[in-house]
Amino acid sequence: MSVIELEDVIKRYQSGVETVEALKGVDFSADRGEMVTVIGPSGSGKSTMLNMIGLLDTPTEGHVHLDARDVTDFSEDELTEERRTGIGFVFQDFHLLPMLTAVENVELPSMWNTSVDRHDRAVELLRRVGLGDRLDHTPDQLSGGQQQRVAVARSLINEPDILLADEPTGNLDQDTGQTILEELTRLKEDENVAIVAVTHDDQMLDYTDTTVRIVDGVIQEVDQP
Ligand SMILES: Nc1ncnc2c1ncn2[C@@H]1O[C@H](COP(=O)(O)OP(=O)(O)OP(=O)(O)O)[C@@H](O)[C@H]1O
Repeated sequence: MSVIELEDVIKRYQSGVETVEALKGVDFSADRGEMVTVIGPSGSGKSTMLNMIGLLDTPTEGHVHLDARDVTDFSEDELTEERRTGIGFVFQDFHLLPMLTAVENVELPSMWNTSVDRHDRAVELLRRVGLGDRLDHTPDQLSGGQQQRVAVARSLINEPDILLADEPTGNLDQDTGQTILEELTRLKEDENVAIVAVTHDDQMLDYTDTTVRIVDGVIQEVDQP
């Protein structure tokens, strides 16, 4: 069953007197254990789509379903709660806090959650991405690839249903990017999480289960090799 679903989503932005229709009736879904990669030219609506899936913005028309619940009309507080518990984020430029160690960065999104033993899980996640010997390093003591692995571990600390990755290999060389993609592929199965990624990196398509091509706000092709 799909963990996230966009149903006929239209998104319009008003900029001055002009209206931009960034999404023109998009249907999309992703399952647990599936990696879906969204590709398309600049300005085609990829970020807008990712914002809908990440509950960071709401559609002008259409519906968003999370775990079979229609969350379209949720309040801002309810959406924040869904984001915190259900969605992990990985960004191109890592977004780690420079004064915190690797393990503290991973623990950070779970500070509010008293039901998990967050320190143990943070250590375990860092071990699983190969950083068991870098727990107390700060970001400036880590390579770019290691920092992205910390960010991947952090995205999984709250056991999300969905991991959203915005250009996760964008700031990494090809070999390091490949290592990150291998980690994501492994974790997607171990954690039974849906990964939705936006990328310009063709290498990513070798790891993806489903490729969605969007052009001018319309999904043109869904490829499931
Ligand atoms: N806040 C906004 N206000 C007005 N127009 C916007 C806004 N955000 C995006 N747009 C417009 O919506 C369209 C889709 O933008 P979006 O950022 O989703 O594209 P993208 O595919 O992610 O592009 P890129 O690959 O360059 O990041 C573009 O025409 C963009 O100019």
